[in-house]
Amino acid sequence: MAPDKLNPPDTLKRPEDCAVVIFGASGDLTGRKLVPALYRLFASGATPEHFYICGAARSEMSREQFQDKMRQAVESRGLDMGAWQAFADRLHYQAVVYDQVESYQALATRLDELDARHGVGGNRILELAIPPTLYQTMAVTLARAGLSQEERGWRRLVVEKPFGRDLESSRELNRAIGQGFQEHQVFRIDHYLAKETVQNIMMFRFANAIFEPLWNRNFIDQVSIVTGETLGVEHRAGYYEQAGVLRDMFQNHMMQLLALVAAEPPSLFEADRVRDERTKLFRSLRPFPLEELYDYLVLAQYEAGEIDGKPVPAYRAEPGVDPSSLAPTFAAMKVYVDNWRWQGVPFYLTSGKRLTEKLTRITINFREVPHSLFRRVLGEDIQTNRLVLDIQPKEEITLYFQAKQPGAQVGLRTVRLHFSYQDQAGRQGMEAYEKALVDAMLGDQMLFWRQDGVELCWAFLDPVLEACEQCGDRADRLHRYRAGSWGPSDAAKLWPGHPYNNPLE
Ligand SMILES: NC(=O)C1=CN([C@@H]2O[C@H](COP(=O)(O)OP(=O)(O)OC[C@H]3O[C@@H](n4cnc5c(N)ncnc54)[C@H](OP(=O)(O)O)[C@@H]3O)[C@@H](O)[C@H]2O)C=CC1
Ligand SMILES: O=C1O[C@H](COP(=O)(O)O)[C@@H](O)[C@H](O)[C@H]1O
Repeated sequence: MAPDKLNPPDTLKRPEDCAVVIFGASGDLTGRKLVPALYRLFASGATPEHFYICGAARSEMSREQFQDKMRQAVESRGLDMGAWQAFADRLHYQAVVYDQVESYQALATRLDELDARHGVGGNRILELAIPPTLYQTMAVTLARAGLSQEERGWRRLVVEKPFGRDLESSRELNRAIGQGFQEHQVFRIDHYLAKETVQNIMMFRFANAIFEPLWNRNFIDQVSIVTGETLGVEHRAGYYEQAGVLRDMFQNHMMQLLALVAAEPPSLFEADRVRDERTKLFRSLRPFPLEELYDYLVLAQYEAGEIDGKPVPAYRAEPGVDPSSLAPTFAAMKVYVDNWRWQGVPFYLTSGKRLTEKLTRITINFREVPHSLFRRVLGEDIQTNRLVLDIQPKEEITLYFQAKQPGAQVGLRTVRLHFSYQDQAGRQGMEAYEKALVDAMLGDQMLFWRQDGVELCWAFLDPVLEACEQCGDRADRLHRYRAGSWGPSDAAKLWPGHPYNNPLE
């Protein structure tokens, strides 16, 4: 399919002048994601006209050391360094003690000076790139130091996941944030929502008249959402051991993907209307049938294997992991949405580390034809229609349908209609963190979590987590899979017909 026309032209509103203050600026997220994203935005002219970044962390570092560390981080991403010097002129650093009000007051004074130097009028993004255990302390201390007050410009708090580790702790975190910040100031990042092809799910569903009439239980048999990674736990064992795949991927990204596929159309493409619909969807999730938990849930952990022809260790042998760990690195879950549109349609959500391939794919499996007039002639079942939304790394949409096999003999074959983002002329995609940061600067909360959604998803998952983590036969319930495979074979046996042991089939 070739694009007919770009409609309308690709324009981006430029955000108001502001400072971006990154707490935890000595850490991994800052170097790997945040600063490279800000650099790309800057190089493409998408940052505000007047803007600067102030890194803050406990580590003592000079401004030059910070600039140098960030230059290496950006360079290692293979980005064109042509705009580096101008960007580096906007990079500053201040050491802080996270739980000391005086330290934040000193930071506030420094920010006032930097505002004056860079011609920024007081608007600030405050990004928490620190370990989640520090979020509460940090939010409260920021408020006590007056850094949340919007007297001179807006103040926006950007919070990374995880938003708590269960319903109660997410509420506690929200109460701490609420001491200084109101909901319109809080931007809870879900970087999956900011992926271009994830945003496209709404465009695809609601900007075309031909798909939405089919988008319901009358035509759809089942939906599969798969997020596979080849990466293992990397350097994050401390966090992952506590989280496991359900907290790491399901409570956030998988739930948002489900919501985008299944939510009702909002009346307007506006942050709160869209978030209202996602929230309504979370409210319609059927509570997990705990008495038959393992008919609906498969948990597994990777064993040693091979990725891209190279041997990789078992999860339990990764640095920092307990050798008898029961943390799941793979989960497959059957979920139902109890509403008029989706009654009886299973949604299979699957995510795992160390799988064969990195991919995020949504497959809409349509129902069989009501009556096959070809069955007698062909003596075979007719393949059902499938719509595949490839989110990453391929960014594609493919519709599979049946057509006549060429030749004299009567026969059918599956053919496809295919669209690829790569083929779009003039395509200028934004990476997820670029989009999230620019939206935070623009004050657009559409692609961020609202607290009601966070709580509903925890309310859905908490009983599941509790049942899995408390049960006596927890060790027996944890399946194994070879690193580099598509997951445990037991999962495939449980739901025959569902291709999550090889989502490419
Ligand atoms: N890294 C990633 O890919 C992703 C991270 N996130 C989230 O982003 C946040 C930051 O992640 P990441 O950068 O990996 O975190 P890091 O572990 O790299 O920590 C960031 C900084 O926080 C400070 N810090 C670390 N431990 C402590 C401690 N115990 N007490 C006080 N300060 C500490 C350190 O700075 P200093 O010692 O100088 O103060 C460190 O440089 C986390 O909430 C994470 O869940 C979300 C998605 C992806
Ligand atoms: O949030 C997370 O996402 C990454 C996967 O993100 P992707 O953009 O590379 O698909 C995952 O590796 C990590 O464990 C999780 O915390």
